[in-house]
Order: sequence, then C-alpha cells, then structure tokens
Amino acid sequence: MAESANGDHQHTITRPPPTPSPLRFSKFFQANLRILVTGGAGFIGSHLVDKLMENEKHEVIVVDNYFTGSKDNLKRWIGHPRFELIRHDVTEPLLVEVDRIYHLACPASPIFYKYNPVKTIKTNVIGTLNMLGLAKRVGARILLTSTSEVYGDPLEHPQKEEYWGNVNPIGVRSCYDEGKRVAETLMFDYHRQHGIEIRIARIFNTYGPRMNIDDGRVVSNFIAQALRGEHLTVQAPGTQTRSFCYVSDMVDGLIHLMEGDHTGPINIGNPGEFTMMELAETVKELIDPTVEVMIVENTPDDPRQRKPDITKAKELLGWEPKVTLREGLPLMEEDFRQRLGVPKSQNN
Ligand SMILES: O=C(O)[C@H]1O[C@H](OP(=O)(O)OP(=O)(O)OC[C@H]2O[C@@H](n3ccc(=O)[nH]c3=O)[C@H](O)[C@@H]2O)[C@H](O)[C@@H](O)[C@@H]1O
Repeated sequence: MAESANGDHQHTITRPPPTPSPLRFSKFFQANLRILVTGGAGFIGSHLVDKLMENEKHEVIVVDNYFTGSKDNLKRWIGHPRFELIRHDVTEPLLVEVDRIYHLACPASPIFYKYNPVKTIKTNVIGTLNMLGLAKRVGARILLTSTSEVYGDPLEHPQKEEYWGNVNPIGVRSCYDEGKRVAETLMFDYHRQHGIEIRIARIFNTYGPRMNIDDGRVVSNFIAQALRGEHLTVQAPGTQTRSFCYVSDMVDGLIHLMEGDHTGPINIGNPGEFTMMELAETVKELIDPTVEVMIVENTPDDPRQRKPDITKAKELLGWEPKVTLREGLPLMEEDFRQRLGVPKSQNN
C-alpha cells in the first residue's frame, strides 16, 4: 500500500518494467545490427556481405537458392560466428529475426532471367511480398535492389528517378523489368499502408570480380572472350550505350542508401557512358589488341541508351562512384585470369 498526496491509501500494483519484445530488442543497440542479404551468394550480394562483415558488430544472414549465386563467393565467411548461410528460395516464406533486409535475390543477367521467365517474375513479385511480410513482422528496414531496366528503352537521357520509363509490358524482358516495377509498387504500398521503412535503389550496369564467367553480360563476355583469344561479340548495332559501375562503388552506394533517411527510388550507378563498340575497343587495348570484334545479332527490346542522373545520390546520400572503367577493368581482368587459368605473360 502506498500513501497518496492527500493522505488516501492506494493499492499500487508493482509490475516489472516492460521487457522489449525479443524481435525488437536489437533496436536498443542500433550499432548491433542483424542483417539479412537475399541473393547474398551472388555477384553484388557477396561483395555487400564482405563489406557488412567488416563491421564487427554486425551479424549477417545470407539466403540464396544458388540459381546464379555460388557458395564459393562466400567461402571466406563460412563457419564465422557472425555469419549464417541458408539455402532458401525467396518465393517461399521465411522467418528470421533481423533489423535490416537487403533484398537482392533475382537473376540479373538477361540470358538467365529470360531462361525461366515465370520463375523470374515469381521471384520479383512473390519474393518481394515475402520479404515485405518479414519486414512488417519483425520491424526491419528493407532495401530493394531495383534496376535501371525500369526505364525500359528510355526516351529521356540521362535517366532521372522521376522518369516513368518506356517499358514493353509483354516482351521477353518484361519478366524482369515489369517484375521489378511491381516490386517497387509493393514496396511503396507496404510503406504507405503499413508504415514499413523502405529503401529502393535503381542499380545501373555493374561489373567487377566474381561475375560468373558465363554470366552473359557484356563486360564479363568481352573479358572472357579476350582472354581466350576469341572474337568480341558486339551485338548490333554497337552504338547502344551503357554506363558501368564498379562493384565496390555499388556496394557503398547501397549501404549509404540503407543507412540514410531517404526512401528513394535513387539511381546508383556510374554516369560514365560508353557505346558497346567503345567498350570492346577498351577491352582489346587492355587485354589483347589482336582479338577481333564480331558484330552479332541483338536480342529484342535492348535499350538503346542508358546513363544515370545521380544528382539525388550525390545530394541526398553524399555518395558518388570513385572507380573509372579504365581503373576497374584491370581488377576484373586479374580475377578472370585467375579463374580461367590465363597468366598475364601469355597474352601481353
Ligand atoms: O549489368 C547489369 O547490371 C544489368 O544487366 C542487364 O542489362 P543489360 O544492360 O541488357 O546488360 P548486358 O546483357 O550486359 O547488355 C549490355 C549491352 O551490351 C550488349 N552486349 C551484350 C553481350 C555481348 O556479348 N555483347 C554485347 O554487345 C547488349 O546488346 C546490350 O546493349 C540487366 O537486365 C540489368 O538488370 C542489370 O542491371
């Protein structure tokens, strides 16, 4: 019994102080983050994991179905006490207690995402729904890696985030570009309806060590072809442009976005723009000036130009890329030489 100010006796109920729910507990120690990376065994995902693991307070959980990712990319972390690797397909629900979700899972190379288009769109739609459901349940902040492909074959150049795009809804690329567009919609609907903390990165063409040798994208194709002494396959007309971002810059951009205050979408890419013919000539010059360029047939709906406007990333995130194409290509060449077993002296 306790006595009140006016002398009345009152019954007081002594309760223990409220205990935070275990799911939200780590929010009390913001520096100690448990971070989920979907697609963490892939090219960008595994570089992101490397960077996140550098912080000794972070625990990192990777889920991957290994369709295009590989355990090899994570072998330095397997067995580490702050690291877990789960074979899981994001089209199935998942419950793990995390503070951050980097949702990267989806094949990104056109030959792989077109291989099973129904699965690609399921990954983008059902996979993103599952990750948003998880974010809602555990109170995590979620970042979606969307793509420059949401701009389609762009009629505005360079592409600003406000541009709505020029996308074929029924083409062979639609499973990916429309899939990512729906994923962005889902992110904003969960944000508006359920108050989920979201971040959306629109990733532009990225290259670097650990890309699959047979990935099929242009930089990895040209480097592998040059090292093997094969023709560089420039798809017609060769005047189409892309802007290539080195993977360490990309990963820094994603972390800046996740830990910043802006939902996005924000373009993350390198505005240095090259035609595919220029890229082929640069790779030739770097690796083997004697290899020849061969013009081959292109695929439907190939965007004719692509270059990010990164004003938002600079102003809102304080981020911009540092590595030029001429600095990044030799780093990728070195990695490809090791994996293909082509020492430098054999070519030049
Ligand atoms: O690398 C990436 O990050 C992007 O790759 C693809 O987009 P895309 O730009 O079509 O990528 P590539 O297949 O590398 O094609 C780029 C250009 O190179 C050309 N190309 C490709 C391969 C090749 O051997 N030769 C060649 O000239 C293509 O015609 C295209 O114009 C994905 O769809 C994007 O989501 C992803 O962000």
